[in-house]
Amino acid sequence: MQTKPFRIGTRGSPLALAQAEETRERLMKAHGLPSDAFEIVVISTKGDRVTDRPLAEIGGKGLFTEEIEAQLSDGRIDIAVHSSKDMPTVLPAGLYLSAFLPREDVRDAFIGRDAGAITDLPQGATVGTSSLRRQALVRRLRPDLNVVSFRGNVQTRMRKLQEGEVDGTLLAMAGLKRLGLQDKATDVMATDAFLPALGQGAICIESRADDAVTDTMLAPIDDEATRTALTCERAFLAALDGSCRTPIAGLATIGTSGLSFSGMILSPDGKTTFEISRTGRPDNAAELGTKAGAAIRAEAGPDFFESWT
Ligand SMILES: NCc1[nH]cc(CCC(=O)O)c1CC(=O)O
Repeated sequence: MQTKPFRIGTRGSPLALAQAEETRERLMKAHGLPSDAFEIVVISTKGDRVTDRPLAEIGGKGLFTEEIEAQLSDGRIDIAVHSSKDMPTVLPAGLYLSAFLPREDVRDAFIGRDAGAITDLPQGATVGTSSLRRQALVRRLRPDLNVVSFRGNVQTRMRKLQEGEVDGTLLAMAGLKRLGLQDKATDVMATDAFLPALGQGAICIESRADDAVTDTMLAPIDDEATRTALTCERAFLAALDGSCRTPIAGLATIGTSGLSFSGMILSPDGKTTFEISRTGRPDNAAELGTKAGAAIRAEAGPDFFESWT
């Protein structure tokens, strides 16, 4: 009989809390445990506190994870629940990604006020998004649009949209679905025209590498297909150094023909793009991602990465 509750660390945003709840529910079901066998511990991060500047400007990856990882390393929490998309490729010593939950919708959603889709926006309309990838992809599709920085939680963005600050914005379908807000999407972007962020839609769980008890706890909720896809995507990102100023997109899927990966890097104005597609065996996921990253890096050449950093 477990006396101390199993502590699940998370950020306090509505999306992060929904992800922590989903993790708790999967663990309850897998182990036949009651809700109070788990405690959700809310931890504030720098990314949560600094809301007035674009993320890439504050310092990119790690913004949403550092404080949580400190508590995990200290043993104040047993696991940390994250959006894979926000996870750096290099983790602090002693921590690792121990489980991946079944992936949600990987696509981006467009939320328009008058026009329902990007293609229907009038000439020069304003699209708000702070993601460098979404900015570049929008400009690639519609060079005439005015793309502006736009942060805040879903509710704040909806208000700004209604008030006319922007004509449209983009959010991950996965986040909208987890918040029960999928009806807000006026268009869902196909992945070939609008390649998602690496890790988009996948919840990952981080824990201590020497914590065998937690490994046993997590084993039944780990999803093999998501783990394989994320292994490939994270290897691709790592091969590109995870430069947070370069718009990067990519998606790995598993089907009857094995593992398929598509990756893309873009100039911020969307005018220059390099794309790569590879297929391989799922048990070679890491190698596939690494090689795709090296190949696209070689094709783009070093000047490509230096030109706007
Ligand atoms: N960077 C914030 C972030 N991290 C994960 C998601 C969405 C959920 C997911 O992709 O798993 C979001 C919001 C968004 O991009 O709309």
